[in-house]
Parts: sequence; structure tokens; C-alpha cells
Amino acid sequence: MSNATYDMAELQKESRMGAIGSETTTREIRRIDISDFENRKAEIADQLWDAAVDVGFFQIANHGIDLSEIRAAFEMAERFFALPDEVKGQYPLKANAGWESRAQVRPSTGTADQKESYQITRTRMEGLYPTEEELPGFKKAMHDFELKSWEVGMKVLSCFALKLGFDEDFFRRAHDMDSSTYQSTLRLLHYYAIPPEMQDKLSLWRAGAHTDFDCLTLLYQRQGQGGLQVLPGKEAENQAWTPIPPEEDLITCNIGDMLMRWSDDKLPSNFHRVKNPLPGEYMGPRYSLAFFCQANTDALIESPTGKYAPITAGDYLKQRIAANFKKGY
Ligand SMILES: O=C(O)CCC(=O)C(=O)O
Ligand SMILES: [Fe+2]
Repeated sequence: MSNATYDMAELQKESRMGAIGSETTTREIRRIDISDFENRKAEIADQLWDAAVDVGFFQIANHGIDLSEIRAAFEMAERFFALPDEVKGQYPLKANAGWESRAQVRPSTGTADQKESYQITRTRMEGLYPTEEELPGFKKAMHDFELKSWEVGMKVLSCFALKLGFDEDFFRRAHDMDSSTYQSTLRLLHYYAIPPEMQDKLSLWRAGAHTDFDCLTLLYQRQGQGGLQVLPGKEAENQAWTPIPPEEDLITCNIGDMLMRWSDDKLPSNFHRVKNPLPGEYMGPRYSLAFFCQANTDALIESPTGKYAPITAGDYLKQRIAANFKKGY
């Protein structure tokens, strides 16, 4: 457990979340079909809302991104991570953009996540893309994939806007991609294969327990590469974690802290983590892709009833990043 003390309520909660707990399958992660979105919006909004308030995590089907595009994005991510560390090290993480390896120390565990990640925040990528010689087609492929993810994210958020009584485009404006204040992030993740001598080290986490800082996360998982678990608020006391099965044609979505504030806690941002495989389970590498819908730096997060003091999304994110990364990020 980390010894640091944190000011924000979210961080105080997080610093108490390092226990192993248990796994339960009594809860279902709901799957919601969002096909024919424009015509079925009201019905879809109801289904998303019910799943979100209950578990905070849900999976969407028929989201409009072809499986072949998702697989191509994963292949590109794997090629990036296969570059030598000296190449990736030329593009170090700063302000949610660039590469890091074993640098994220979660307030919940006090240990570094057993992973490397590369973050694309469009407005902050100066000098941070590998060259075309190092990885041909990378930048374009990732930008295209980010744009598609953004579109899906904005659809889901438009449903939450309707349910919260905001206008339908409220979150679309708050995540305006054409603004210099845009700060949504596509994160490529590679959790390292577990070497034999480490296979019984339960104290290490691929990703320690945390809540996400954003409004909404879209997560792509690969078939057979499980390990993600969520702790719905109602189970927090007994630490019974629910696994979230990887299905490559579904997008796993979860509510983040920004939206929890923006909804006066109606939409819960729940703790989740990626566990190390247990003896007997697949010990190979795990890849995932996460798109974080983070409101633009100048968007003001105002809690409708004044439960939380207003804060810009820029200041909010800075504080959360500072608690997770060593100085300099
Ligand atoms: O890789 C995963 O399955 C989850 C990643 C995650 O929770 C995060 O990066 O915030
Ligand atoms: Fe997360």
C-alpha cells in the first residue's frame, strides 16, 4: 500500500484498494446492441443507463467498427511494442502522450503495473511518433482507429446526456476533436508475458486497482487474453470482483470519474484492475487498446447540485496523473 496522502476523495478511496479479494460470477456484464442507433436511440439510452448505474461496465455489440479494423489496430500495436526499447525510448511519455514501461505506480498497490503503454493524445504528439522507417503506416492507422473510437464514444455519451437532461450534443462539444484543447487519449497496452520464476507472484498486478479519470472508456480486448475485473460499488465492502470476459467483437465500456462528477454520482466510476494470471492459466502477453474520452482541457466539469466544486477537465486530469506517475509525466 502506498504511503502517500491524497487530497481528492477519489484518490483517498483508491489508496485503500490494494487487497487481493475474491472473484465472483454472480453479476452479469450486460451486452447492449447499438445497431440502427439513430432510430433506436431512446431504447438504447435506457439500456445503457440501466447497465451503467448497476455495474458501471457494459459491453456494446454492433458498434459499427469492423472486426478486421480492430484486428489491424491490434497488429499495429503489437508491431509497435516489438520495436527495441531504444527506439521506443525516443518517444517518452509526457502529459498523456508517448511511451512508458513499468512506470505507472497505482495509489492502490504502490507497485508498478507490469506493462508498457503508448499513448496518443493528438494535440501533444510533436516528436512522439515513430518514423515511417521504424513503423510504416503507424500514425495513420492509429489516427483512423482513434477517430472511429471517438465516434462510438460520442454516441454512447449522447445517450447519457439525454438521460441526464443535457442536450444531446453536450459531451460531443466537450470532447471537440478540432479544438487545440482536445485531450482524449488512445492508449495501446502490452502486459508482459510472465516469466516462469514470476508465475506465483500474486502480489504483482498487470494493472493495479483504479478508476479511470475520464468520462467514458472504450476498451478493446483480445480473445483468450482475460484478466480484467471490476468491483461494482455494492460489492466494495466484501471485495468480490467480477471478471469481464474478452470478446474481440465487443467494446467494453466503463464510466470514468469525470462523468461521475458531471452526473452527481448517478453514474458510478467503478474500480477495476487486470490481474496476473494464476498458475495453470495463459501466461503469455496480453494486449489491449483503450480509448479514453477525456473532456477538453477547457471544459468545466460542473456538478449539477454543487456536490463537487467546479473544476476544468484540464486541472482535473493533471492532478490524477500526478498521483500515478513519477515526477516529470
Ligand atoms: O487493459 C485492460 O484491460 C484495462 C486497462 C485499464 O483499465 C486502463 O488502462 O485504465
Ligand atoms: Fe482503467
